[in-house]
This record gives sequence, C-alpha cells and structure tokens, in this order.
Amino acid sequence: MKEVGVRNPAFGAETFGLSGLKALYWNQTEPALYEYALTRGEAQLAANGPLVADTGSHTGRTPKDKFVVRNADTEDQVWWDNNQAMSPEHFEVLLEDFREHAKGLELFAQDLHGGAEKAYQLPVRVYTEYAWHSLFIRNLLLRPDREELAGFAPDMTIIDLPSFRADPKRHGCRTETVIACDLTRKIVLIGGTSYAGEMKKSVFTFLNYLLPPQGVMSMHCSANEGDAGDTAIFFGLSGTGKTTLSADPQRTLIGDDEHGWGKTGVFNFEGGCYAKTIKLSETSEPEIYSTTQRFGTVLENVVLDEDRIPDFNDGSKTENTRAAYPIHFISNASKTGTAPQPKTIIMLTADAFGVMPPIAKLTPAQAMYHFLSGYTAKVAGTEKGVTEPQATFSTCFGAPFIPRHPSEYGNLLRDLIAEHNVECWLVNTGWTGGAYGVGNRMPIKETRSLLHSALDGSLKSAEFRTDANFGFAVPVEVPGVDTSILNPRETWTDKQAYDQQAAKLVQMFIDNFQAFEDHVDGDVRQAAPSMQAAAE
Ligand SMILES: Nc1ncnc2c1ncn2[C@@H]1O[C@H](COP(=O)(O)OP(=O)(O)O)[C@@H](O)[C@H]1O
Ligand SMILES: C=C(OP(=O)(O)O)C(=O)O
Ligand SMILES: [Mn+2]
Repeated sequence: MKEVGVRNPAFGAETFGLSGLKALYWNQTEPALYEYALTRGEAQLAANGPLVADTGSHTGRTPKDKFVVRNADTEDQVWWDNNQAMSPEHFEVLLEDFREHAKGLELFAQDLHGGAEKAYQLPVRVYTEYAWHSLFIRNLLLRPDREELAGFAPDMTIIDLPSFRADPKRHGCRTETVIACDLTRKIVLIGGTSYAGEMKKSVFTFLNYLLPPQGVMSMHCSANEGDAGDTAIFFGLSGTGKTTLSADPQRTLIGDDEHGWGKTGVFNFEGGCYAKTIKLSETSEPEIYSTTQRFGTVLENVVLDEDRIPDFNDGSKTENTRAAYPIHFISNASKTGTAPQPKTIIMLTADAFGVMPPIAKLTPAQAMYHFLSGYTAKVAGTEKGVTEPQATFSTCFGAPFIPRHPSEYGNLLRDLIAEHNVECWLVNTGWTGGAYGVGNRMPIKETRSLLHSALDGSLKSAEFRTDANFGFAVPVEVPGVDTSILNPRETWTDKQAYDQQAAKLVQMFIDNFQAFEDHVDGDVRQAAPSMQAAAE
C-alpha cells in the first residue's frame, strides 16, 4: 500500500482494520488536496481560488438515515425517542463491509481535534474517499500543529465512503445511505452520501454525548465576544442566522455553529465555518463574502458562470449552497476559540409566520421554555405555488444532534444562566409585514442594530410592552431602528389575520411542549404562551 504524508507510526490504518488500500494520503495540506481533487475529477477551480464541488443527490443532511448503536453502554444514556437504534450485530457487519469496500481505494486521512479547550479535546481521525472531503474537514475542525502529528493518537474515527451502498436488510438501516454512530468505540460510518456536513455534525453528536456527564453544556450555537470580554452565544436551528450574525466586524468571532460551556467559559468545538451562500451579498455580509474569493475555501453546490465566477443567486442545484473555510479567513476571528463566561444568550428563530417580534427579552424561565421548544419555521423552499410556511420544533435547537434527553442539556443551561446571571433574548430573523409570501424577511441591518443594543446593554433601559401572545417583554422604541418593525401586529395590514396566525402559532407551541411538561419546574410551565393568553 502506498502511503504519503506524516502520521503517528504507532497508529496506522491497520489499527482501524483497514488493509489492501490502493493508497493512503495522510494529513495533506491545501495545495496537495486541491491537486488530488482536480486531477481525480472531483471538483473545479473557481475564479479567485475556491475549490468547487457538487454533492450529487444529497444536498443536505439526511437525519432519517442516522443511527446510534444500542448496547449495554448506551442503553440508559441515549434518548431513544429521538435517536434511531442500530443493533451491535448490524453495526459489526456494516463496519466489516466498509473495510471491504475500502480495499483498492485511495483514501485521505486527516488527524484533527474537536474542542478548542484542551481538557475536553477529542482527537478525531477522518478517513475520506474524496480529497475534497479531506479539505472540507480540515477546514472545519481544529488542526494540530505539524509537530504534533507524529504523536497524534486518534480517539474518534470517522470513515466516509460516499460510494458505499448500504443494504437495509443486511445493515438494519433505511436506505442505501447510512450514518452509523458507535458512541462506545467512537466510530462513525458514513456511506451513500457526499454531503460533507455529515462529518462535522457527527463530531458534534459525539461531543454532545461525551461532555454533559463532565459538567460541560454542549450547544448548537454560534459565539462572539465584544472588546470588554462580553461573550454572546446565539442558539438557533439551520437558517436562523448563527453564522451570519456571529460574523460581526465589531466583535471577535469565536465560532459559527457548535460550542461547549463549562467552568472556564465558552469554547468552540471547531476550527472553521460552514456558511450558506445562497443570495450571499457582499454589501450585507462582507466578511463571509470575502472567504469565497480566495484559495482554500470549499464551495458546495455553487454554480459557476462561464468565467468560473460563482453565481450565488443560482439555487438550481440546491438552496443549501455552502462555503466551508477555516475560521481565520474571517479577519476578526479568535485565535484560541475560547471566550469568557457569557453575558448574553440570543435565541434565534426565523419565524416565517411573521408573528414574533424582531427582539424580545426573556426571563430565565421563558428562556428554558424556548430552549426546550426550539422553534423556527421553514419556508416552502423551491416548490412552486406552495406558500404555507412549516413550523419546526427541534428541542435544544438541535434535536438531530443530541443523543441525550433534552432535560440533561436543559438542566445544565438553567444552572449556567443562574450562576452567571446571563441575560436572554429571543430574536426573530424571519418574516415581518406578513407571513412568508406576503411580508419580507427581516432586514439583516435591523437585526444587527437590535443585537448591538442588546449586547452593549443599552436596550435594557428601553420601554417595554408585554407581548399579548407570548408574554415576553418587547421594546417599544430602539434608537437607530425603525420603530414600526418592533410590533409585528402593526406591520400587518390585516390585524385580524395577524391575530389568527398568532393564535395558531401559540397552539403549535402548546401542543409541542406537552412532551416536556413533566420534565420542567412550574415556572417553566408558567412561561408557556397559553398562560399569557389566558391572563388577557
Ligand atoms: N435578518 C437576518 N438575520 C440573519 N440572517 C438573515 C437575515 N435575513 C436574511 N438572512 C439570511 O438567512 C441566512 C441565515 O443563515 P445562517 O447564518 O447560515 O444560519 P445558521 O448558521 O443558523 O444555519 C443567510 O443566508 C442570511 O443571508
Ligand atoms: C451544517 C449545518 O448547520 P447550519 O445549517 O446550522 O449551519 C447543517 O445543518 O448541515
Ligand atoms: Mn451555520
């Protein structure tokens, strides 16, 4: 077997049961990975230097094809209502079949870390079939120094073979696509999908399993820090603005997607970002835009014109076009990936019903309520004629990535908010002036202004009204922000339609929260929107 590159002599591929490979390229850097990806026909070079790859039929994650091995170790730890079980026997066959499939292939291996805080760092080895996937994961995770590679001891291993086809009967899965997680031996098998985001979200899933028992809260959030060491974290489901809003020229970027929060403060799990590029505008998102104009960035499913210039308005392959880049491509990014204890929590939602205000102050109980609810709304997407938005409730703002029961994360968060006296806000980056189809998306400029006044403390002294539906406090006037957008009802021409839409949304919250009623204290139950409406 041909081997190229540096690795720990004590940890070769045979320690993972891999043999008979055609070649194995260890810890290759950007120029080499570009060359492999281009000569192997995996990708294209774009104007100004990004590497552009298509993911084929899977242009997003497939959570329905994700499985967790159910064994004596995980039986009592994993929340099985939310995680699909795979038997140890099926996993064993799948692992053997992955090893068999790898024979004769050229593979790429990266030795990386998950977790910027040394005490909680998870050494991850990622074997990929594609060179561009090797570059992707090298961009997204933390890179050890070159000298460390010869002593690198992998703890978690991911093997990512898009050309593998799973067999539901033989492997106990659903389709030809599989993301199988053995939390005990720390192995992930990814097959039948080329969507690179599966790899980074697998590492996230493992840290979400490993950290809470160590007293560390793990979170689907972005984070940034002001000059005064004031850390803010931004929870939110996909598309709500974690990546966009955390890249802020006035604040240091800690990370755009996954963090831990423990005794020493907040730390990024990753070393890179994964930004959406659909309709990416140089004017409203200059920091992110600039990462798409240089060597080293991976662009996923982005269409190039005849001059190889990316057309970010072209969503013909998918609306989920992406740029993956190391965090230092953002000029004011943190070098350590760590930040002091948070002062502010922002919960982001993209309410496509146009009901929620652009910002609201949450009590700690309301914050717990909204954290466990994990609400956002998805717009109809690309299907013509479909205008009804869809509500999504994804607990802890990240149900597909949490192996444990939401109360484990909820309890950690509740205690941290109390201990550090953290202020919580809900921010709607979704629709204003009507629901999707009638109104418009909240202007990024207004969201940023509101965030700045929340983060610099000035918003606290504003005058507040109590929202009739949700019971949270909504500022009436904010300097520098168009007053008319602060009260969503006033932005609708048909007030009755607003009230009806609001009542529907409140009912969805109530129905969804039933699953959590027995797991929370009375004050959190009281924070439900129903209570407020009843008190009217
Ligand atoms: N007011 C707004 N706040 C945040 N993002 C907005 C807003 N209006 C439009 N957007 C767009 O919505 C998307 C937010 O996505 P992103 O930041 O990647 O979310 P996440 O990281 O939470 O998945 C971006 O494409 C951004 O340009
Ligand atoms: C990487 C992802 O996260 P987000 O959309 O939250 O950026 C994803 O959902 O695939
Ligand atoms: Mn993101």
